[in-house]
Amino acid sequence: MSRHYQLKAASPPARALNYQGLLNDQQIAVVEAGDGPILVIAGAGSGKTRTLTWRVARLVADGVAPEGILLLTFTNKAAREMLRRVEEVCRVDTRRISGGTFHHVAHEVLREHAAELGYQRGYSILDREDSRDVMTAAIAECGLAVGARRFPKADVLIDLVSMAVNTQTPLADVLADRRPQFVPLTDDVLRVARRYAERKHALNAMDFDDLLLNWKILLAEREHVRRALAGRYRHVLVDEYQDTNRLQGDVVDLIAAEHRNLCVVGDDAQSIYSFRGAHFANILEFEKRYPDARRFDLTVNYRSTPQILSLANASIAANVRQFKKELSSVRRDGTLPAVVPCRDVQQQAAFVAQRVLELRDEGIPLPEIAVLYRAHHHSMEIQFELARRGIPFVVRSGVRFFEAAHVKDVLAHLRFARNPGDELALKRCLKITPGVGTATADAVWSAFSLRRSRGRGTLDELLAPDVASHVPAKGRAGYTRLAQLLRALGRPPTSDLPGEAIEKVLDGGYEEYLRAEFLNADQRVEDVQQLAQYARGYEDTEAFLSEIALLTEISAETVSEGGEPDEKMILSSVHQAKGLEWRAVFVVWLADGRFPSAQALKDTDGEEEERRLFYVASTRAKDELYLTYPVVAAPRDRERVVMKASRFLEELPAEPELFERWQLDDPGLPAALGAAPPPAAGLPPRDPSVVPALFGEPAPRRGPADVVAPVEADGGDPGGGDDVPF
Ligand SMILES: Nc1ncnc2c1ncn2[C@@H]1O[C@H](COP(=O)(O)OP(=O)(O)OP(=O)(O)O)[C@@H](O)[C@H]1O
Repeated sequence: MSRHYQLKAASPPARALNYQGLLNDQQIAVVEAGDGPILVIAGAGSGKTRTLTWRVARLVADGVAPEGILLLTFTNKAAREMLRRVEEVCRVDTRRISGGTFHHVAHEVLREHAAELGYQRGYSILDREDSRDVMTAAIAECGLAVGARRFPKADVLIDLVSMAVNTQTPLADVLADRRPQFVPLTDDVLRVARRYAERKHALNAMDFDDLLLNWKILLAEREHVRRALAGRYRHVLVDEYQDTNRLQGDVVDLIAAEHRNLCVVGDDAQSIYSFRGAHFANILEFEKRYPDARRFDLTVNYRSTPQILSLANASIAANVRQFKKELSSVRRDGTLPAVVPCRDVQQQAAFVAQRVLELRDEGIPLPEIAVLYRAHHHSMEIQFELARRGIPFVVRSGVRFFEAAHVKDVLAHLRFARNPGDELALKRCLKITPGVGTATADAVWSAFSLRRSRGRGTLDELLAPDVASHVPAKGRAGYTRLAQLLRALGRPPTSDLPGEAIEKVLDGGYEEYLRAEFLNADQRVEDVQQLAQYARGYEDTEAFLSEIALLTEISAETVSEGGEPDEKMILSSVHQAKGLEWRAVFVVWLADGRFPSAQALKDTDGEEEERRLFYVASTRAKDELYLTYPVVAAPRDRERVVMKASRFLEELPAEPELFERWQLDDPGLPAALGAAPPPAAGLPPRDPSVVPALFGEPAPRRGPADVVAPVEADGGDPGGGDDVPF
């Protein structure tokens, strides 16, 4: 006996779509545009995700085979979300559509074709940690493992190699541009890079950059593969096109070359990643590469009030290299953005904190309020102030300022110089000394504390032969330098000038260490300089260290009367805020030289990219926008420097009125709420029993929810750090 069993079709026929009422006319034009190259310039908050999703759905509904569609996005999450919605409206199995990040799709392609490039089946993919191991081994094999002489660390080399691959630039040029201090080591660096590539190949493994590079090589050099792949994808759609780098741009051009049905969506005004390789020309010169391209603009903004948009429109109008467009709002009128000059950074912090509390009382929940800044260290005083007032916050731009490794490293030097019994502080200092490992640090500490127990507890003892002899030859020079530095920090007048002490740490080898170790060394150095500046407000090192220890304690408490325990406002760099929105936004430190940053202005096109950054910051606000800057700063030697307002504020036209200037009336801030406290002169001597509590105990750990995606300011995933390419 036999039975017939009917299998359902994997993809029932797509049904007619109805998007009237869900899309505006501009969006519909994109969705319905026919074949050929298309450039969609999508303004901030104009619904580009929605538009792209419906275009994919429309293609499927019109009978394009799902296998013939390639959707490239900046995170896999974004692709999944879009395809889920396509599936909802089309009832088609969207697993048949190729969608995801460039890396994800490259892997799919290479699984089939890697043999063409000499890989065996089942090649491995190296994650960052694996890559670090391979690079470390390559450095060692070339005889360049870190010793007395600083050679760039594996992480730094990986980033440099990655930059070279993604921007298709010779590594020697990248080195000269990004790490000029290593130019004398160029030959060695190139040798290590070649060894790294050989090792990966020997392991039958690829790192993320190899995936992209090999995808391009297949397309560019293997004609039969190119024909097969380019022939397969009848439609290629790319989201966030303004952030693509040169390599990604090349891959897109090659893969779309056969059918030329390429739809790229992006916002040139939000291109802010040139520092990590984004190639602005990809979007700006699209019409040159595709002269038959049709351009569509999405200019209806669903996010911000007309007042916020007017300011953003007026600002970005000053850029020359752009697609000119004027966004319009569908929202009702709101209040004018506020421009708030503050006396100094402390008053700026006090203003932000006070206004945040008022906004919360007016009904805006804390998670709907964000403070945005150009550089992570611009948040330092604000973190202090929020913690003092018990306003819970989460830092998206990295770890809380005083919990950052480099800030803790520097403070460890000051701690140990004051308290030579602080084992943790000394070991932290030793750990960053070249040629000194954990075992040496343990031995040095044991010998040093033995001498202390015999009554010889001064910092000079670090150089005593029975202490120093535990350091192997390769670490000797670094160790001696550290011991001398600590000794200098422990002596007057430096011992009671925390600002100067911090500068001494930086000059005494720490800056060198940061530059060898981290690609974002510039930011870390700036953080430490900012810390030195802040510390100058205290004439007593003990008061400074105690304040910081106390702050960590305060920020660990859940305060916020009346709020939900997990209600936290947001602190973020502008880069990390991309794609996000809040009801109220404060953009702080809008002083010329800070935002725009003086460093960025050195580059051609630097000013325009900084203006785009200001545009991204302003367009994150839905209802209220506050633009603040300190009038006076004290960068070095306690000299007070008058800051100019950012050129992005100064250049705004006076008519029509784009903002309201707020003048702060300050009855004089109590020390606990405002400026760094005055020197502790006249106070009774501190109780020494407090010292072990501050120095010896590890700082209270913050809950995992406190830090969202701790991403380095010059790295990370533009679409959200939690997404992975696979
Ligand atoms: N036609 C529409 N009608 C109503 N709301 C819309 C429409 N199009 C988009 N929106 C809404 O506008 C908001 C902004 O859309 P979306 O987040 O896609 O903007 P975006 O272009 O990605 O912004 P940005 O580039 O600034 O991050 C979303 O809440 C979206 O639902």
